[in-house]
Amino acid sequence: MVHLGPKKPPARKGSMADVPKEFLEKIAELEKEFSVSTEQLKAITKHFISELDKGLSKQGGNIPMIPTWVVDYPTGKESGDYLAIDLGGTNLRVVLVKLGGDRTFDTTQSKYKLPSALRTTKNPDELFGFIADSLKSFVDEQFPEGVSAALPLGFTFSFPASQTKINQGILQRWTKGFDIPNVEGHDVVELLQKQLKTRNIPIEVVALVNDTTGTLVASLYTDGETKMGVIFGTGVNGAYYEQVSDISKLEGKLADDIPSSFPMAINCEYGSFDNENAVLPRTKYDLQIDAESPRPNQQAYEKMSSGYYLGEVIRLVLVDYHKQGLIFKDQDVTKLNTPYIMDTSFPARVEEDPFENLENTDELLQKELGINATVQERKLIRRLCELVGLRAARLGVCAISAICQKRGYEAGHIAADGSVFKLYPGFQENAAEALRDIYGWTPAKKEDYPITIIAAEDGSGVGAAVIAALTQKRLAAGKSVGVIGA
Ligand SMILES: Nc1ncnc2c1ncn2[C@@H]1O[C@H](COP(=O)(O)OP(=O)(O)OP(=O)(O)O)[C@@H](O)[C@H]1O
Repeated sequence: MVHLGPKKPPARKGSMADVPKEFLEKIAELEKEFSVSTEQLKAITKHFISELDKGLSKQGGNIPMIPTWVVDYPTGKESGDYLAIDLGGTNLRVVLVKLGGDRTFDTTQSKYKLPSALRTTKNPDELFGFIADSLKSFVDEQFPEGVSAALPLGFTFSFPASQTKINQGILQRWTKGFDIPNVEGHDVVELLQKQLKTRNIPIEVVALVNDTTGTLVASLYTDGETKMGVIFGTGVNGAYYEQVSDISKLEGKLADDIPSSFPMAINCEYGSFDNENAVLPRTKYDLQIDAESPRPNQQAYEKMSSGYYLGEVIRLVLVDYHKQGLIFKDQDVTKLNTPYIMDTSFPARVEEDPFENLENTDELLQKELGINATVQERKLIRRLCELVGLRAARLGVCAISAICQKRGYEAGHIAADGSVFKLYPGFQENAAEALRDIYGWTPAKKEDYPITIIAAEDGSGVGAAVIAALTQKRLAAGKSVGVIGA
């Protein structure tokens, strides 16, 4: 690595002057396959709107559109100490949130890397036991004197779970490469509470929250212009407030204290958009990812736009080109042939490479894959990464435009979280530009568009805490937090 001083040099697009014709032809093919035109974005948005509506209807559709039982907008006056945990695709975060009651908050946070074997363990108690153990060490550290009453906890669970009330979540299906038996169809709150009880940990799970809903509510707590919470992380997802009268699948299931004029946050779980293969422009590599995944024909949209899969799309192209005898001649490709060896930080680092000869990429390929690539090969890889990253951003905003159009939002803030949004070079610019293409806005700085996608402040811990506070308030007033009789 060459250090150029304290300021990071800007990434360079680089010249293709020395790239051989056969590579240029491949690049042209890739550009054709991976580009998504404005017309396609509009068509995808249109189909998206009808799929969102279907998800809210009684007959249902591919997109789950899960009612969250969050039926209040936060006022910013919520206060008190709350624990929050966030089980994402990669890490477990444990947070102590002190809500100030004046739109402020303070958090103390620990992060525990989820051992990757836990994603596919055969015993669900191992996953929930790991969470309980992590909570225990956090609580012991934060409350060395012990606690006088059970600590209320908001559990952020970033997988599709159906809820007939807020402190329950029946896992519909694992996503993001998780596959643990005997959890689908079960209440994950109960599974966690059981492990807490076994260990005598004084915690009560008050609310189960999806990370997207948490992002939405946390951002609304600090910024009243927020219209949606979205995640571009291991997976993709979004949440927004729908009017109860438009959630037809809840008709007849609500107590009088949740009237039809109320808002209710909906956790869309739109990663499953277009499972029926109607509009997304899939390449043969996308089809291969799907076919070889533990869950074929599911999470179609997510497989083209989320962090879990972007590196894998790139790997499949490289494997294909190597098999065609085009790249990495006489190189040991054992590592390259390992599925999911490259996460999305790989293309991110390639795109960040500031050097004309892609020196950092060379180092990366040697270190991660044991491959010595020529400069021309590196340029091909660089272009491939740009195309896959750009496609993810462009497809990723179709969900945002669909929800904003459906709700009639002409302006506002979309609070975004996740490493892909925050760390992938150019992602934010590409996403803003795609939204501009769909709406036909005049080009401007991304901050100046009527609908802006902004980084969520911190999200999930605070959102889960605010939701736990809203829930406790409703319960204290004797109001319902689920379907009638739940
Ligand atoms: N530098 C980077 N640039 C872009 N993407 C990255 C980078 N580092 C990691 N990633 C990708 O981000 C994903 C992890 O996202 P995040 O850190 O938001 O985790 P998460 O909370 O587990 O995700 P989710 O909220 O979807 O469950 C991984 O799939 C990884 O490939």
